[in-house]
Order: sequence, then C-alpha cells, then structure tokens
Amino acid sequence: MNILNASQIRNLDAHTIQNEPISSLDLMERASRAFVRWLCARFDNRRPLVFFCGKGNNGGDGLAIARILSAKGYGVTVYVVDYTEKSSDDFSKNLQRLQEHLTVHYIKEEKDLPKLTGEEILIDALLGSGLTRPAEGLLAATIETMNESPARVISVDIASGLYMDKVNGDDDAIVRPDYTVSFQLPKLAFMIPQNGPFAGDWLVVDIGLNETYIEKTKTPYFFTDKRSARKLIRDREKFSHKGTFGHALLLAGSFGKMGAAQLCGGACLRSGVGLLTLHVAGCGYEIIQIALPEAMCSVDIHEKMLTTLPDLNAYSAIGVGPGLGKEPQTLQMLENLIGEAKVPMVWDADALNLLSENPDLLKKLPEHTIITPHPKEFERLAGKSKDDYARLELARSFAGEHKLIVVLKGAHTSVIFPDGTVHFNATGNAGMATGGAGDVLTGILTSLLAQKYSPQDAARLGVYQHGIAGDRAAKARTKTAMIASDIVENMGW
Ligand SMILES: NC(=O)C1=CN([C@@H]2O[C@H](COP(=O)(O)OP(=O)(O)OC[C@H]3O[C@@H](n4cnc5c(N)ncnc54)[C@H](OP(=O)(O)O)[C@@H]3O)[C@@H](O)[C@H]2O)[C@@H](O)CC1
Ligand SMILES: Nc1ncnc2c1ncn2[C@@H]1O[C@H](COP(=O)(O)OP(=O)(O)O)[C@@H](O)[C@H]1O
Ligand SMILES: [K+]
Repeated sequence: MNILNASQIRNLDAHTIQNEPISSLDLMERASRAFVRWLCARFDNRRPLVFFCGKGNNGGDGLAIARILSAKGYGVTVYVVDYTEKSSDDFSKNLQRLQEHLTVHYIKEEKDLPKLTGEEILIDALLGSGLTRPAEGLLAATIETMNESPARVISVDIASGLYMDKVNGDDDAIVRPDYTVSFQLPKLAFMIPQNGPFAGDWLVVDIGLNETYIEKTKTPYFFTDKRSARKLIRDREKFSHKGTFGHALLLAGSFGKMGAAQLCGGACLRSGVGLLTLHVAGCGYEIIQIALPEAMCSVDIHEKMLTTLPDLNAYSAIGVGPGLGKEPQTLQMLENLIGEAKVPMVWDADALNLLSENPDLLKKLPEHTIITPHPKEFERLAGKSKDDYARLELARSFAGEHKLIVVLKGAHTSVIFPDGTVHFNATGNAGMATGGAGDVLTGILTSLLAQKYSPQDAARLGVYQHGIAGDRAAKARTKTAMIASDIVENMGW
C-alpha cells in the first residue's frame, strides 16, 4: 500500500471529488460514517462523548461525526475552538446541520475550556492533514486540556498538531491520543518511532478514495500489510522436494550465546527451508543436535567461537551474526566469508558490529546483502542522527551508497532498498522487544533467501511473517510473558 504525503493526499481528495464524482460535503459525510462505524463497534453509548473541533475540514468531520452519533443515541457535547475568523465551507455547512439538533459551545478564550471528569471519551477534531505550523494559543491550550485529562482520546485522521510527513519541534503542542482513526491511508508520521505517543493505536478506515490514483502516485514509502505480503508468498508446489527449497547455512553462536544459534536455526527451519546446516563452535555441537534434530551441524575447530568457514559450495544462502561475539578470529572468518560467498546473505548482530569497527570490510559486502540492524547497531554503522526522520533518510542513503537491503528494526520495521524505497511493516508488537527476537528474524530471512526469494521480497515477507508470529505469541502468552522462542513456536502462515 502506498503512503502519500500531505499534498499528494490533497490531490487524491480533489481527484476523487472530480472523477467519482462526489461532492466534498458527501466525501466528508462518508469519512465521518466510516469513523462512526469503528467507534460504535468499540464503544457503546454509555460514556459521554466530548468533541473538540477546529474550523477546517478536520473540524467539519468532527461536527458530522457528532451529528451521526447523536442520532444513534450517544451523549454528545461539541466545542468549537474559535481561534480564527476563517472556516472551511464544509465546516460551515456541517455546523449549520448540527445546530438544527444541538447547541454548539464556543471556546473563545481559555476560561471557556470545559472541566473534564475523565469519564468522557474525547474526540480530537481540531487540526488534521492541513496543519501548516505548530498549534499555538487557544489551540495549544485545548490540546493541553485533552492531554491532561485521564479520559480516552480518539483523534480524527491524525493527532492535532502532528505533521503528517515531517518532523515536529520538541515543544510543539500535539494531542496524545489513545487511538487515531485515519482516513484511507496510513500516514508517514505513524511509522516514525518518536511519534509513538502521538499516534496511539492507529488504524485506517476505507473512505473510498480513488484506488487507481493511489496506486499511480509516485512515492518512496510503502506499507506492507496483509494484502501486499500475500502477493509475495509462493505456494509449495505439489511435486516439490526438499531440494526445491534450498540449503541454508547459519553461522551463529559462541560460548554462552548458543541460544542465539538455536533460535535462529529454529526459525529458519520453520520458514520452509529444505535443509539447514548450522556451523557452530565446538561447545555448541551437542546443544544444537539436541535442540534442533532437523538441522545438520558443522563444527568449528575452535571450542568457544567461530574461526573458520565450512566449504560454502553446498549452500544456497548464508545467515551470519547472532551470538557470534567479536573476537579477532571471528573477524577473520567474516573477511573470508566476504571473499568466498557467492550466494545471497543476511548479516546481523555481532557481524554488523564487526563491520562498524572495520569500515573497509563494509565496503566489500556484496551488493544486495540484507543487513538487519536495530537502531543502536545502525548508529554504529552509519553514525548518529538528530531525529528519527533524519535516521530514516540516513538509512536510505546508506542503502543506496552500499547497495544493501537495510532492515531497520523496531516497531514498523523499515525495509529499505538501494533505490531508496522504504517498506514499513504492519505486524509485530512491543512483546517482541525481548532478547533473541532479532535472531529469529535472521533465521527467517536466511530461509527465504535459500528458497530463492529475491532479497527485496525475502526482507519484506520475512519481516511481515516474523511480526505475525510475534502477534500470535502475544495473543497466546501476553506481550509481557512472551519470549523469543514463543515467536518460533507461533510461526506458520
Ligand atoms: N484527505 C481526505 O481524503 C479527506 C479529508 N478530510 C478531512 O479534512 C482534513 C484536512 O482538512 P483541511 O485541509 O481543511 O485542514 P485542517 O487540518 O482541518 O486545518 C484547517 C486549516 O487550519 C489552518 N492551520 C494549519 N495549521 C494551523 C495551526 N497550527 N494553527 C492554526 N491554524 C492552522 C490551515 O489554514 P491556513 O491558516 O494555513 O490558511 C488549514 O487549512 C483531514 O485531516 C480530514 O480530517 C475528510 O473530511 C474527507 C476526506
Ligand atoms: N515495539 C516493537 N514493536 C514491534 N516489533 C518490535 C518491537 N521491539 C522490537 N521488535 C522487533 O523484535 C526484534 C528485536 O530484534 P533485536 O533488537 O535485534 O533483538 P535481539 O538482538 O535480542 O535478537 C526486531 O525484529 C524488532 O523489529
Ligand atoms: K485531528
């Protein structure tokens, strides 16, 4: 799914209005009804709803939503923040419609702000995608009132005060919603880690904007949701055999960190690979043979760490890094690996840390290798960034400069191609912020590469499937209790 910027969304809006055709007022009504459907499915009419509306189209949505919910028997109080003389046409028309049924309150100065009990549900319809500058004065005071209340807050389209596609100032007034119900498309702002508190649990509701226009609009940003992930997956053909699905090699684990090899290997096996060999330090031989009877084991000459490579000719893909340690002999093995590998690879964890310490090696990494840094590992590789938008830009130029597939891990992991395209992932949850979850991902990606998925498809699909397994694990065990091996146990799609 494409992620569009603010001006592209405005054009999309105009295109839909002109070509469907539909009036802008009816489009607002359709958006409002989509919001109402979501709200009614989630909240019954026992709790009072308090609306805070601006005077643009976001405020217009708020007024329309209030009218529809009031007709459905919800208790509705509406405040319009009177911060400007100007108002949009559709705001004015909806104000007129609403006033036929309900008294609207105006906030003209701060003392007009209501006292909230915390029992209400607050609907934030102050500012939407039309934000051009930070919210100040009366708008900022209203935002503060909402944020200070213990009541639940639901933002219409996007939290008021949050830019859709660029960084906010540290002191900007921005609503901190529990939920954002966004129209048609996810917004770039929702993907950015530092915006977590300003997105809340966000979701997208369909308002029938022109799909062909969305598909045709050029953007570097995409969202890998269920529909786009499904397009990547290949069926297992009836007459296939284990040779069809490749032979993966994992170079992982060291003394005290053999669990990383086990998690990585387990995930690789459960992602459809034909055969798996783990190359491990001597101390890992029994552990791996017992823990993963389906895998073969190749044993290093060193008892505690990896120092040498097995013959690489048998393998169709290689994953390296989890639990590796950073000893000089291991670095030597990585240098040899870069010289000898002729198949697609995934580099993770300590393999990346060793690359950061040896930039010459980084330059030699084969094109289209997948690297899977978490933010700290990425900082070691590419340097510091002043904010999370800047880090995304740095990752795009890093992927381009080194011709790598960069999988920048976190919530909404971004998969970045050398051409600068970014695919944000839809799945996963904070229960995955636990040791070993990244090792599981490396196993999945190596398996998909061994099965001859292109590095681009393997990265997008693998990250998606990893998140699905994490979501299932959270359902089974809760986000708090789940551990990385639960992700492996819950794989399969
Ligand atoms: N996209 C879609 O498909 C659909 C969108 N819909 C809805 O429309 C919403 C966008 O509405 P919108 O364009 O009228 O802008 P909105 O956010 O209400 O702001 C209003 C005006 O405020 C101003 N302003 C900006 N920043 C400011 C600030 N800090 N402090 C004070 N003023 C500020 C600025 O005007 P300016 O003063 O810059 O001339 C701006 O134009 C969208 O989020 C969604 O809810 C649906 O109804 C239908 C389908
Ligand atoms: N809050 C979160 N939401 C979704 N996924 C997350 C979150 N935190 C971590 N993850 C995922 O869990 C994995 C953690 O990887 P990593 O930090 O390398 O852990 P480890 O090194 O312990 O294996 C990544 O794939 C990341 O995307
Ligand atoms: K809003």
